[in-house]
Amino acid sequence: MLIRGNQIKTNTFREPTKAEKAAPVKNEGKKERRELFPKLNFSNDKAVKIIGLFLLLLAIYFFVAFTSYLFTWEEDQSYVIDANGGWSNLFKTSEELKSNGVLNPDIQNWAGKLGALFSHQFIYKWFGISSFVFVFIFTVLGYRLLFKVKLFPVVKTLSYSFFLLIFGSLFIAYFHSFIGEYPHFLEGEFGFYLNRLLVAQIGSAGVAGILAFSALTTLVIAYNIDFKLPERKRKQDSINHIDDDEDIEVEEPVYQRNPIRRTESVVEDELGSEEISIAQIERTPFQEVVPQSQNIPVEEIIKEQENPIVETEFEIPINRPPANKQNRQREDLPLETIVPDPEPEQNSAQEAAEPEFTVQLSEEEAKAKELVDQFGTYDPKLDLSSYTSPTIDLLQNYGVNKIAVDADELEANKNKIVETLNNYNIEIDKIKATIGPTVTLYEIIPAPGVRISKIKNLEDDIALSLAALGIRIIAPMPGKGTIGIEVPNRHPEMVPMRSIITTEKFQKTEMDLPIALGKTISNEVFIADLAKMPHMLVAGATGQGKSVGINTILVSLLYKKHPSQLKFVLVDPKKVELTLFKKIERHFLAKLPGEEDAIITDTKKVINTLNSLCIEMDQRYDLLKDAGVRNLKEYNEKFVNRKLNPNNGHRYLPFIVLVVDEFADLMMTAGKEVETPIARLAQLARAIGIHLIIATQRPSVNIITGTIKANFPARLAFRVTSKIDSRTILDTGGADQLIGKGDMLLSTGSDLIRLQCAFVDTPEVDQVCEFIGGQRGYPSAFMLPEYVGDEGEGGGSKDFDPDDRDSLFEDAARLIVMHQQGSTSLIQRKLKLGYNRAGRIIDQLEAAGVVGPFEGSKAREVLIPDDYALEQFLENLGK
Ligand SMILES: Nc1ncnc2c1ncn2[C@@H]1O[C@H](COP(=O)(O)OP(=O)(O)OP(=O)(O)O)[C@@H](O)[C@H]1O
Repeated sequence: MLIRGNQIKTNTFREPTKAEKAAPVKNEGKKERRELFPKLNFSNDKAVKIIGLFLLLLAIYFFVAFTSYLFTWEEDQSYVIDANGGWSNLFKTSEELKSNGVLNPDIQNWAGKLGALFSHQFIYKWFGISSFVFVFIFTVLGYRLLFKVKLFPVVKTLSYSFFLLIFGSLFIAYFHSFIGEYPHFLEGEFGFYLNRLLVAQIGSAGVAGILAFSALTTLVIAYNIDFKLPERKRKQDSINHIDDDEDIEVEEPVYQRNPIRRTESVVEDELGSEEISIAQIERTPFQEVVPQSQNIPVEEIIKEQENPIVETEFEIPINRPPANKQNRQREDLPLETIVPDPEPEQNSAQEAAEPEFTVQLSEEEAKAKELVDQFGTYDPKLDLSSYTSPTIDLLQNYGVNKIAVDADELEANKNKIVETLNNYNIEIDKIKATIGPTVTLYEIIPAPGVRISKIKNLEDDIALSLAALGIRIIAPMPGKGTIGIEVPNRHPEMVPMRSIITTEKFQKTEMDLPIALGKTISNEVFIADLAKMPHMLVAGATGQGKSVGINTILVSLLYKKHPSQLKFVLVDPKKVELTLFKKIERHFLAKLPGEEDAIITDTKKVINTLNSLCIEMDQRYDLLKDAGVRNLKEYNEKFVNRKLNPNNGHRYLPFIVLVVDEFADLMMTAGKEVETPIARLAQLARAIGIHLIIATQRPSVNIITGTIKANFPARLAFRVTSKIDSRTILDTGGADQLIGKGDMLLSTGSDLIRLQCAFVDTPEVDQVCEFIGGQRGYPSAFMLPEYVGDEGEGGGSKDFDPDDRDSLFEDAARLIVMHQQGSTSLIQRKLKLGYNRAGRIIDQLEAAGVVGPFEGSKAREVLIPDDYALEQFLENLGK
C-alpha cells in the first residue's frame, strides 16, 4: 500500500493512545508544573462570575475607603504610619496600639482598619488621589467578568489607567511643589519624589515639558488629534485649466515608470489648431531584477521587474473646422468626484455596548481543537519537509530583453496605416502605439462618422501595404473607443521563462495553480490561474510553440507548488514531448497501480487512466459530501485543521492536472472511449481539483467535438493554418493571423488576449526536473484508483442476452447491413469506438445472428440482406 502522507510523523492525525494521554512525550516538566498550578480555566463560568463579583466588591470597598480617607486621614494618621507599626497594627488590640503610641485606636475610616491602611498605602504612599483609578480598573474588570458586558476594552483600559496613575501623580506633585515642601496625599509620596528627582535633573521647565509631551502624545494615540496650521488656498484643479489646444497625455505616468528617455519634436501645423507630435523612443535595456549570480533560491527574488510598457502617441494633422462651442463647453465642465466618507472610527461607547459573543464548540470541533493543540495543524509538506523548489539559476537568461522597435519602424508603420486608410477615404483623429514583445498595437480613433466595418474589411489591404504577415484588426477594442491594428515587430522579442518567474507578480501570487503564460501586448506579465479556468484546450499547427507552451505551464507549476499539493497525469502519445518529466515521477506524477511508466503513451492505458480519474473524481465527491464542504480548498482546510478523521477515509487531496498532448491522435484511435471520460471530467472535476489541459495540432470539429468544447471555456490558440481551425478553437478568427513562435491568443470565454508565450527550452526543463528528481521523493508516484478495463473480453461469450446489448448495437447492425461488410474496424471508424468495444459489439451481432463467425483476415459474412429485413429482425429481437 502506498504510504500516505504523515503516517509516521508527529503530524499523524490520530487520537492519542492511552499511554500517550497518560504520559505525553514532550514537555514533561512543563506538564507537571501545569498540574501543580492548574491554569485558571476561563471557560468555567462559575469561577469567572465569582472573580467578577469579587472585583466589583473590591472596587466598592476601595471607593468607600479612599473617599473616607479624604475626610478622616488626620484622625487615623497615628494608626497607619510606619513609626507606630503601620500594617502590623491590623491585628493589635487597643491596649497594644496605645502602648505603641497610637493616639486614636478607634479608626474613623468608613472602611475600617483595613480601609484606613489600604488608603494610606495607595493614596499617601503611592499615587495620591490618582489611586481612584484602581476603583475604575476593578469596576471595568469586575463588570466584564460578572455581566459579560464590555464597558471598555481591557487592554486599552489597563494601559491608559497606568498612564493616568503616573501622570496624575506627577502632574499634581509638580504644581503642588510650588506651594508645599512635603509629600501630600494629593500626589502621594511616589509623585512627590518622582517630581523632586526630575526637577533636580532637568529643572521645572523640563518637567513641564515632559508633562505636556506625554499628555499630547496620549491624545494623539487615543484620538489621533490633528495639529493643523491654517490651510493655504490650493491651486484650482488643473483639469479646469486645460487649454483646448493642449495635448492631453493621458498615459504619461507610463513613461515615468519606464526607463525610457523621450525627446519630442513638436511641429506646429499651419492651421495652428492641431499639432503633430512624434515621440522618439530611446530605451535603456529592460533589466531583470535578479542578480546574475547563480543558485539564488526563488523565494529570495521579490522585486517585480518594471513592465516596460511602451506607448507612443502620434497625432495626425487633420484640416477640420474647430469643434463647435457647445461641445467645448461640455468638455470644459469640471468633473465632480464624490468620495464616500471613510468609515467612521469605532467609537468606544459603541464598543462598550457590544454584547459578549461566545461560541460553543461542537463535540467534533472541540476534538479537532484538542488534536491541533496537541500535534499542531496537519502539514501536508511534512513528509517531504526538506524539499526545495527549483532555483532560478536552472533557467536560462537569454541576454537582455530589449524591445527592438525603433522610432523609424514605428513612424513608417504609422505612415503606411494612415496612407492606406486615407486611400479609402477613412479619416483618423489620432493614432497611438503600444509596443509589445512581438507585435505593436496601433490604436486609432477614426474621425466621426467612419464606419468600423469599413476599417475591418481593409485588413488584407493594410497587411499588403505594410508588407507584413500576422496583422490583426480588432474593431472596436473592447472597453476602449478605439480600433486596434496589431502589426508584428520586425525583430520580435523572445520572453524568457526566467524573466517571468522572477517577477514579484509571480512570486507573490496567491493563485492556487498559477501558470505564467507570458507577456501581453503591452508587455505586462500575464499569469493565469488554472484552478479558475478550470480546464484548457490548446491548439496550434506544428512548430508554432505548442510544446513549449505546455512546458511553460508545467514548469511554472513546478516552481510554485510542493509535491504534496499537486500531481500531474501526463499523456503523451507522441512519446517524446513529456518524457522529460519522468524524473519527477516520485514527486509530482500520478499513475495507475501496477503500471511501470508514469507517462502514458499507450491508448489503451489512456482509457484506463481516464476512467481511473473518473473514479478518483467520484471518490473525492463522496469525501467532500461527507465533510460537508463544497470544494477542494474548503476540504483541505478542514483536513489541515484536523476536523476530518483519516480513519474515515479522509486524506489530504492534492490538485491533479491532466495533460494530454496530441489529443487528435487519441480521438482517432479511441474515439468515444476517450471522449466520454474526458467530457465527464471536464464537466464535473472543477470543484474537486482535477484540471485538464488538452493539446492538439489539428483542431478539427471531429477532434474538438461539441461536448469537449462546451466544457473547456479556456482555449489557447497558437498559430493555426486556416480560419476554420481558428473558429473551431476560439469561435472566432485570428489564430490564423498569428506569427508563430509562441505568439498566441487566449480566450477565456469573454475575453480574447494576445500573448507572447514565455520560452523555456528543453534543456531548462530537463534541469528543473533533474533538480526536483535529485531530491528525496515519495516511495512511488501518487497512486490513482484501480480501474478494471475490459481487456480480454474481445473473445466475448456466444450467448446473446438481448437485455445486455451495447447501446450502439442497433446502430452497428444498421451500419453493417448497409455496407454488407461485417468488420470490426468499420464499426470502430464510423462510430468512433475503441477496439475493445467494437469487438464486443461484433460478438453480440454474431450471437444475435446478424453476422457470421470470425473468418480470419476476411470480413465476416453479413446474414441479413437489407435494411427492411434488419428492422423486422430488430423489432422481433426487442420483443
Ligand atoms: N515562446 C516562444 N518564444 C520563442 N520561440 C519559440 C516559442 N515557442 C516556440 N518557439 C520556437 O518554435 C519552435 C517550435 O516550437 P514547439 O516545438 O513548441 O512547436 P510545436 O507546436 O510543439 O510543434 P510540434 O507540434 O511539431 O511539436 C521552438 O523550437 C522554438 O524555436
